[in-house]
Amino acid sequence: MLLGIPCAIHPDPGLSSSASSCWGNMMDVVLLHGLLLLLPLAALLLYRYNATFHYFCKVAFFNCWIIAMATLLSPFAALRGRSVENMKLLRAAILPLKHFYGIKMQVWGLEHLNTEELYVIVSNHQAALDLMGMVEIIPDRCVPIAKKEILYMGTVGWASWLSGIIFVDRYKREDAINVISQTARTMQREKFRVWIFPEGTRNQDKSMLPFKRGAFHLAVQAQVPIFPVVFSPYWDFFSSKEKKFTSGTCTIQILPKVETQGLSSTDVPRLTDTVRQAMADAFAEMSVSCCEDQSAEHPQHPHCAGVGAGAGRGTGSPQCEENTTGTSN
Ligand SMILES: CCCCCCCC/C=C\CCCCCCCC(=O)SCCNC(=O)CCNC(=O)[C@H](O)C(C)(C)COP(=O)(O)OP(=O)(O)OC[C@H]1O[C@@H](n2cnc3c(N)ncnc32)[C@H](O)[C@@H]1OP(=O)(O)O
Ligand SMILES: CCCCCCCCCCCCCC(=O)OC[C@@H](O)COP(=O)(O)O
Repeated sequence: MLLGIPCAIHPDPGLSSSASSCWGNMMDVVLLHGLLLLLPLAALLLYRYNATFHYFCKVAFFNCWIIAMATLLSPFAALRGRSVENMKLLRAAILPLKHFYGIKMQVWGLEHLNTEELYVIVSNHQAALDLMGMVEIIPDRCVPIAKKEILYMGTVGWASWLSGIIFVDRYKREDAINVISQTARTMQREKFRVWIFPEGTRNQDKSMLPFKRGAFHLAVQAQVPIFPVVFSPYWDFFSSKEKKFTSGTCTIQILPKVETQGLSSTDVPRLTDTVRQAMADAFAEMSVSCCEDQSAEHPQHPHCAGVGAGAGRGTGSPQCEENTTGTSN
C-alpha cells in the first residue's frame, strides 16, 4: 500500500484493468512527489541565478513582512487606541528588515533631531524601502503623512491608522489642504512631529521631483522648523525598473533645520525652493560618493569623507553613525 492506495508494487503484464490503473495511480504519486521536490529546487536555483525572480521574491517578502507584522501587532496597538505611541511598535517591526536584505544604514547628522521642539521632517521618496531608512531615525512622537490608499490595505491600513499616520487624498486638493491645516493645529496641541515626502510620490530618477507645498504650509502654519532629510540613491542595490535588489549601503543625511518663525503663506514658494535646493545638492553629492563606492574595492566610510566637506552646512560636524548588518544575499 502506498499512501493509502492498495496496489501491487510490480505490475504484471497479465493484470486486470483495475490493477493497471492502480499502477498508473502510483506513478502519478511518484511524479507528484518528484515535482514537489523539484519545485523548491528550481525556485532556489532561480532565486540564485535569475535577478528578476530574486527581485520579486525580495519584494514579496517585504510586503509579506509588513502585512504579517501589521496583523500581529494591530491587536496590541488597538489596546492603546489610535496613538502616536504605537509608532514605536511599527518601528520595532520594521527595524529588523535591513538584516534580511543586507542593507547597511549610515546616518549623518542625527544630532540635529535631538531636540525637544516640534518640527516637520521632509525627505525624498524613492521606494517603499524608505520605510527601512525612516525607522532608523524617526524620532519619538512623529507621524508620517501618507496617501489615503494605504488606509484600505487591510491590516496594514488598520495598523497605520492606529499608529496615528495622517492620510491625505491626493486627488482632492481641498480635502488634503484641510487635513494639513488641521494637522498644523493639532501638532502643537498634541505635541507631535510630522514626516512628509514632499515629492508626493515615489521617484527613482537622478533628480528629485518638484516639491508639493503642503509640508511647507504646515511648518509655516504651525510655526515649527523644517528638518530636511536626504536618502542616498538606491541605484547600486535597488531599482524597480531594472528589477534589481541586492545588498548595499544606504546613507541618510539629516540637514540642519530651516526656521519658519515669522514666515507667512506668501513665503512658502521661496521656502520650498530653498529646502529643495539644499536637498538636491546633498543628493547630488551623495550620488557621486555612491558611484565612487561602487568602483572602490575597499571603501572606508566613503560617505563620511565625501560629505564632511560639503554637507556640514550649518551647525556641528556631521555625525557618521554606521548601523551595519551582517547578512548578504
Ligand atoms: C503597529 C505595527 C504596524 C506595522 C506595519 C506598518 C505598516 C507601514 C505602512 C505605512 C507606513 C508609513 C508610510 C509612509 C510613507 C507614505 C508615503 C506617501 O504616501 S507619499 C504620498 C502622500 N504624500 C503627499 O502627497 C505629500 C503631501 N502632499 C502635499 O503636501 C500637497 O501639497 C497637497 C496634497 C496638499 C496638494 O497637492 P497638489 O498636487 O495640489 O500640489 P501643490 O503644488 O502642493 O498645491 C497646489 C496649491 O495649493 C496650495 N497649498 C498646498 N497645501 C496647502 C496648505 N496646506 N495650505 C494652503 N495652501 C496650500 C499650494 O501653495 C499651491 O498653490 P500655489 O501654486 O502656491 O498658489
Ligand atoms: C491587503 C493588501 C495589502 C498589501 C500591503 C502591501 C504592504 C506594503 C505597504 C508599505 C507601504 C509603503 C509606503 C509607500 O511607499 O507607499 C507609496 C506611496 O508613498 C507613494 O505612492 P505612489 O508612488 O504614488 O504609488
